[in-house]
Amino acid sequence: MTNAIEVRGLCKEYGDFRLDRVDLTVPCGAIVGLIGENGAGKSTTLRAILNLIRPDGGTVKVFGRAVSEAEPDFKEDIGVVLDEASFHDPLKAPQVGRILSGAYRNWDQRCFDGYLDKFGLPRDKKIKDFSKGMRMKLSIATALSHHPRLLLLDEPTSGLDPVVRNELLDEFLDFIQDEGRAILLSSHITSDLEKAADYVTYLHRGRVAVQGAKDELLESYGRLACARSDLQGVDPALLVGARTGQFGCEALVRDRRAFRRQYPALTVDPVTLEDIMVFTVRGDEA
Ligand SMILES: Nc1ncnc2c1ncn2[C@@H]1O[C@H](COP(=O)(O)OP(=O)(O)OP(=O)(O)O)[C@@H](O)[C@H]1O
Repeated sequence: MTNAIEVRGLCKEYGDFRLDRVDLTVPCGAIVGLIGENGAGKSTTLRAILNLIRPDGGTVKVFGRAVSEAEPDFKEDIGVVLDEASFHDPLKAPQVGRILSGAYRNWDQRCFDGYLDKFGLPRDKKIKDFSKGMRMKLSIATALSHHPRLLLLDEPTSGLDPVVRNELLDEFLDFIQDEGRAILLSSHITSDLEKAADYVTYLHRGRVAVQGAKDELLESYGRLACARSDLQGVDPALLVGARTGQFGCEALVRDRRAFRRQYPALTVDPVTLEDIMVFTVRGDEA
């Protein structure tokens, strides 16, 4: 299988922040979700992939080519939505299309018009009067309308209502029906990734804390809730982020099946990606 993105040992230091030996693979035909708390290094990773920053160490390849050596036009292949991306406020959507038609060799005006219709975006309204969801839809319409093979999306669903979010997630799922395409998207909304992502990388304080196929992660991790006396009998090496409260204890279990074999009397429930994030942060703070 070809990889759309291969990041190996990526390092970048900004004062007291360090992106530390990040490995990340985005296979063709897949959606990879990048999750992590504020300041974990998600945008820094995306910027390194776009060759917008110079890493202190490591390599980044897009479709097999090192981005540091790629021609500037390698971005023709990439549809980008960055969180700070904004359009010039006095413009209207058709004017944005005309400007971008000069910027991309593969710009497809019919495709762009199709997305304006599909997303219900007005042609006669200035962008300054667009809602947040409308701006994001316009951003995604422009990213898709030069026929990229790879979408790099920084927080594409943040601040949007569930209906719009689902509409966009469906669009992303449609996009990767073509096996030659791939999506890397960062998000705080773990439920969106549960719906759309095939693989998940969880960055915590600049490092990869958890990584894998989403279904395998959700299958393997578990959530233990038990009495304080029960927790005392459990091997701490099997647990992440154990916390004792007034009414009992809870912890993340890395290998649900192995845990059940060892402690059949204890109940381990399925987890969400959010559980994995929250307990991992707790475990790190303990
Ligand atoms: N150009 C820069 N100069 C100095 N520090 C920077 C720069 N870019 C990022 N940082 C720092 O690097 C760290 C990681 O930032 P980054 O934007 O990658 O995090 P993030 O995971 O995308 O966070 P968020 O979810 O809040 O967008 C932060 O501490 C940030 O202040």
